[in-house]
Amino acid sequence: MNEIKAEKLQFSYTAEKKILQGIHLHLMKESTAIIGQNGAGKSTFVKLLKGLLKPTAGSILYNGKDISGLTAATLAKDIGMVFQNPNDQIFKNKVIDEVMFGPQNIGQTEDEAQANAITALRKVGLEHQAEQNPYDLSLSERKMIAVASILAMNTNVVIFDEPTMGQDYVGKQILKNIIAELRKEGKLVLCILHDMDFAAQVFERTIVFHQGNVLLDGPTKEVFMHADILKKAFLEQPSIIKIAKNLGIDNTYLTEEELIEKLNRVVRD
Ligand SMILES: Nc1ncnc2c1ncn2[C@@H]1O[C@H](COP(=O)(O)OP(=O)(O)OP(=O)(O)O)[C@@H](O)[C@H]1O
Repeated sequence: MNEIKAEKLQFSYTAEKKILQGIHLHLMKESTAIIGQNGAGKSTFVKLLKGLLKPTAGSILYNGKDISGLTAATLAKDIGMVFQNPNDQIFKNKVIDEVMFGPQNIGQTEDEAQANAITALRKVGLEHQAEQNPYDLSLSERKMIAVASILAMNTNVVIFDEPTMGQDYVGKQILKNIIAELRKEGKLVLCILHDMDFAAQVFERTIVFHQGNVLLDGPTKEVFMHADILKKAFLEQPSIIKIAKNLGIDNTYLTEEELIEKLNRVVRD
């Protein structure tokens, strides 16, 4: 079992404004994207799951156990989170030390941590930078160091906050492969995204946050069909859907391959 349940989850930073209004979500094996405009409450939600914030009301269950009162340190073995800004996460002055820190912190021996760190750095394409200072690398590379640090911990839940921001095509392919592999290993993968194309191409389930509530939740294909509801949340449909619409195709296709196959069928018939 590897599941998280949020029940009537509420959160406020200040007495004046409720940020999460009472979220009900059951997160399971499907790789899941969370989308929503700036300020919708996405990062706040995942920080609650990770134990970085405490709910104002409601609860969070991990595999049936109430974890709402637990700290991030207590949850570190189970729940890994890649921060939106790698500079909030990275503090060592050598890449390999940074990636080994998390694993050692949760009890891996130095040898285990080193082996896991090297494997993780290979996955993100940075194995040759292991001896560098993270701050001599680019921001997109530092984002990948932050990803590697969490992969090396081998947690059952992996949360990414905006991993595609600042990544080029190669970086996005690397992330796509990592997410597919985590999914195959049975990890619970949750990812906050502003990149609708990436969400459409990669995730099985998509959840739309709007003003601290869940506005839409379901299979990605179904969620992205609701152009009007997405508009209400100030979100666009993925470009592949917009292109298909402009071609007069009503069905929802999420990837170039799906659309090209459809167009080939139209040409053939
Ligand atoms: N530490 C804080 N203190 C007070 N208010 C905060 C704090 N962090 C976030 N907020 C407010 O909470 C609301 C939700 O923020 P949150 O970062 O969860 O949204 P988000 O959907 O992740 O947005 P983004 O896509 O911009 O990251 C926003 O109005 C934000 O200004």
